[in-house]
Amino acid sequence: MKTQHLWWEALDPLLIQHEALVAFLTFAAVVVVVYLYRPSWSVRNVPGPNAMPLIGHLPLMAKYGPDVFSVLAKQYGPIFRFQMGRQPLIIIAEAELCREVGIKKFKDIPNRSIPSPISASPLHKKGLFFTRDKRWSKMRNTILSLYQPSHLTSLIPPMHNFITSATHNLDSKPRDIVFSNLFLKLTTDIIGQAAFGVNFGLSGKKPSKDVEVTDFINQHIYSTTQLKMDLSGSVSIILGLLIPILQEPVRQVLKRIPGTMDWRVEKTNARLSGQLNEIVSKRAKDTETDSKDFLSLILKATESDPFAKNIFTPDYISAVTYEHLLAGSATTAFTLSSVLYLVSGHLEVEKRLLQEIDGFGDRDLIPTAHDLQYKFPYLDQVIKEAMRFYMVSPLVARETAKEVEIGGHLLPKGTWVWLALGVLAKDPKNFPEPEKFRPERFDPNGEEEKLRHPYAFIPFGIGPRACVGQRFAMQEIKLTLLHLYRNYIFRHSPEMEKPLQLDYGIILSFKNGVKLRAIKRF
Ligand code: HEM
Repeated sequence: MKTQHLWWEALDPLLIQHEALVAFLTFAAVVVVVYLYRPSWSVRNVPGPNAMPLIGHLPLMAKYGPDVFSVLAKQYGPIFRFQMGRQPLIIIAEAELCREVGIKKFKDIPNRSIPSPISASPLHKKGLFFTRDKRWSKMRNTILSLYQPSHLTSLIPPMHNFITSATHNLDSKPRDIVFSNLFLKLTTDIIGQAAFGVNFGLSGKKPSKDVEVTDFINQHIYSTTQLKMDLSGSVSIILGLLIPILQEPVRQVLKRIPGTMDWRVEKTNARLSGQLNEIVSKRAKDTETDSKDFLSLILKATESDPFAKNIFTPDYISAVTYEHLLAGSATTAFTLSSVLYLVSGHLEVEKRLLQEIDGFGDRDLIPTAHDLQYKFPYLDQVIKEAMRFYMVSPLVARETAKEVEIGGHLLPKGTWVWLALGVLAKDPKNFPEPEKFRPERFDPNGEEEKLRHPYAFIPFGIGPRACVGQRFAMQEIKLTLLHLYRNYIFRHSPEMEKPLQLDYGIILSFKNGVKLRAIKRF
C-alpha cells in the first residue's frame, strides 16, 4: 500500500511537468478507441457474438472454418453481425432477406464493399466487380451486349477444341490425375482465348513455349493467390483488416523494401499491368482485325460510343479484360472438379447421367448452345447439386449507399452487407438432408424444388449485380462434362483425403486438389 502511495507521489510532479503530453496521449487514446469501435458501434443493435478488440471474430473463423456463418446463423438468426478485424459485416443468411438486399433495395445497396486485399490493387479495383454507381452501370451494359446468345454460340467450336485437346488419352496418363489442376489450366485457356484472343497453351498437348505468355500466367497466378481474406496475406493486407487507416501508408513503405511480400505483390501487379496495357494498346492499333474476343469487342464498342470511350480508358479495359481471366477460370474449374468428385462417389447418379448423355447421339456430335440448354435436364440437376454442395463463392459483398432498413435493423450509409449464399445452400428448410448429394432435389417436377424459395440457391449471385459470366460458365461446364462422360468414367484416388479439405481465399478451392482415376469407356 505504502509503495503504491510513493509511486503515485513520485509520478505527480512528472504528470504536472508533462501536462500537455499527458493530455495529448489521453486524446490520442480516445481517438484510437473511437476509430476502432466506431464502425461496430453504428451497428451494435444487430445481434452477434462479443467481439475481441482489434481482431473481432477472426478467432471464430479459425475455430469453425468455412462453417462459421452456419454456426452463427443457428445461434443469432438470419441477420447477424460478424466482425472481420475492425470491420463489421452484416451477414444475411436467409433467402427472402437476400432478395430484399440484392433486388428490392438495390437502389440503396448498389455496390460491393472493397475488402483490404483489393483496396491495394488498382488492377483489381478497376474491373466490373469493384467499380461503382454510374461507371459500373455503363461498363456492365457495354459488357452485357457482348454476351448475346449468338456470341456464346460462336464460342462453342473453340471451347470444344480446347476441351478435346486437354482431355485426350486421360487413361494413359499416370494413374492419379489432379483434376483440379487440369481444369484450372483448361478454363484459363478457354477464357484466355475468349477474353484476349490469346492461346495460353496451358492445357493442350503442346504446352506454350512463349516466354511472355508463361510469364504473364505466372504473374497472374501469384497475384491471385496473394488475395487472402485471413491473416496469411501481406502485412498491409493484414493491417487493412485490423487497422485500415494504416494499410496504405504501410504499403507505400513496404513496397519499397525488397524481400517483403508487399514488395513482391507490387512488383507482380506492376508487371502484370504493364503486360496487359501492352496487349491492349497493340490491339487498339490493330483496327483491321475481325477478332471476336472480348477485348476486341470492347475496343470496337468504345469506338462507336463516345460515352463508352470516356468510361473505358485503357486502364479500365485492361482491368476488365483481366478480371475475366480471374473470375472465369478458378470458379469454373472448381465447379468441374466438384462434379467429377461427387459423381464418382455416387454410382447411381453416374448411371443416370451416362444414360442421358449417351441418349443424345453419336459421340462426335457437337451440341449446339440450344442442345446444351434444353437436352440435358439431369446434367443440369447434377451441376446445380454440385454447386450447392460446394458453393465456390459462399459470400457476396454489398455496401449500403445510404441509411437503409434491412430485416428490422436500420443500417447506416457505408455498412458492409454480405449475403451468405453458402449458408442458404445448406439450410435444411430449403434443402432437406443438406449433407446428402442428391441431384433429384433440383428436378423441376419434384416437390422439393416446387416448395423451395426461389432465391435459396443463388450460386451466381442475385439482382442487377449477379454474375455476367453465368451463361458462358454453364456452357463451358456442360460442354466439358458432356465430352468427358462420353469417353470416361472416374474413380476416387486412394491418395485423396476424405472428406476433401477446402481452402478459403477470395473464392473457395480444394486444399490438396481433387485426384481421380480416369477409366476409358468403349
Ligand atoms: C461456375 C462459375 C462461376 C460462378 C459460380 C460465379 C459466381 C459469381 C458470383 C457469386 C458473383 C457475385 C454476384 C453478386 O454479387 O450478386 C459473380 C460476379 C461476377 N462474375 Fe462470375 N461466376 C462464375 C463464372 C464467371 C465467368 C466465366 C465470368 C467471365 C466470363 C465471370 C465474371 C464475373 C463478373 C465480371 C462479375 C461481376 C459482375 C458485376 O459486378 O456486375 N464469372 N460471379
